[in-house]
Amino acid sequence: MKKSERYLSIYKSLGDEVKDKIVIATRESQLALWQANNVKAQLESLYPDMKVELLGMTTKGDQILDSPLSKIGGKGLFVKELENALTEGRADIAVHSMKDVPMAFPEGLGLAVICEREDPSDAFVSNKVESLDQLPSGAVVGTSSLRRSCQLRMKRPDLIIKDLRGNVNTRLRKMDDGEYDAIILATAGLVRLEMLDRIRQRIPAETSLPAGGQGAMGIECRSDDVQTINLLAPLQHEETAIRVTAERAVNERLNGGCQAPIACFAILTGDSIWLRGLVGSPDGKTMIEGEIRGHKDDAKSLGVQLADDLLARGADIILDALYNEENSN
Ligand SMILES: NCc1[nH]cc(CCC(=O)O)c1CC(=O)O
Repeated sequence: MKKSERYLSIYKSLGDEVKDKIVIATRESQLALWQANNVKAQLESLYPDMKVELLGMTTKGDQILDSPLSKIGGKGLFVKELENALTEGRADIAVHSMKDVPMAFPEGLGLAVICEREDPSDAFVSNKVESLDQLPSGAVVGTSSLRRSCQLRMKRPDLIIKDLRGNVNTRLRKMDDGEYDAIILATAGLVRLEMLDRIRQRIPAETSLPAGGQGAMGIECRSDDVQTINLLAPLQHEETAIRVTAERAVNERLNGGCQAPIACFAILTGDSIWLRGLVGSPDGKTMIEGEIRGHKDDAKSLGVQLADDLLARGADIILDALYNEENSN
């Protein structure tokens, strides 16, 4: 029996008890809506009798556009409203970009599944040149991610990095208006929004190591909602889940919930994980890099070990300085 059929039969065996509707809480950016609609379509094809509805909401992170994210409370700002909708029963599931999901979940909520990953790389986007290497000295590059800017500064100290906020369309418009010579975005977002023509270069991991979870979607629901958890199970992509588990363990150990200059990226070959990570100082002058290999069953502990190795080699000093600065703001 196919995996999807097995779950369908579990679902049907619940008889009259089955729910006939799933409500998805989602942000209303184009990318969030694409992701929610993608999950909606997958659920509808698995369960043709099920109604799947979207509940659109605006989060604090969408409203406050004029300050760097790291100064106003970090990524959690994008998920809190969605989580409240779950807790209060106004919605059954929330679809997230895994890189925006904080490590700890509110009581009563948890991650049900991690879906198949899109290209996890960072994309180089420009109307002027074809690649990062072609940017002239003094060119202005837009990103508000400390992870992207510290790696960029390390390789190209001659570039000027300028903050850039807003959803994908806003960021592209600002570049088109001439405020930036180039910007860095997640490849996955551009692929999903069918803006492949915007991608000049998929930046290799050696040049810009991705953020933990980048390119993967995760689905959150109430931990006691067994029925929804069963319904979601076929959407789990095991390889992606293992990779993202290793990556998130690094972030968790480094306390990387805030917008820290932390990158971590796992590749799975057969049963073996190759996990790379780095912590950079925001000025791009120091970078602590590391890697570890091991068995996929040890995804989480490999992540913790790599994080401990980075901390022991100086990441602790970089992160302490950053966290202290944040607390004093
Ligand atoms: N920080 C916002 C965000 N969260 C997820 C994505 C892209 C999609 C993904 O990583 O799955 C983006 C946009 C970007 O970084 O360019």
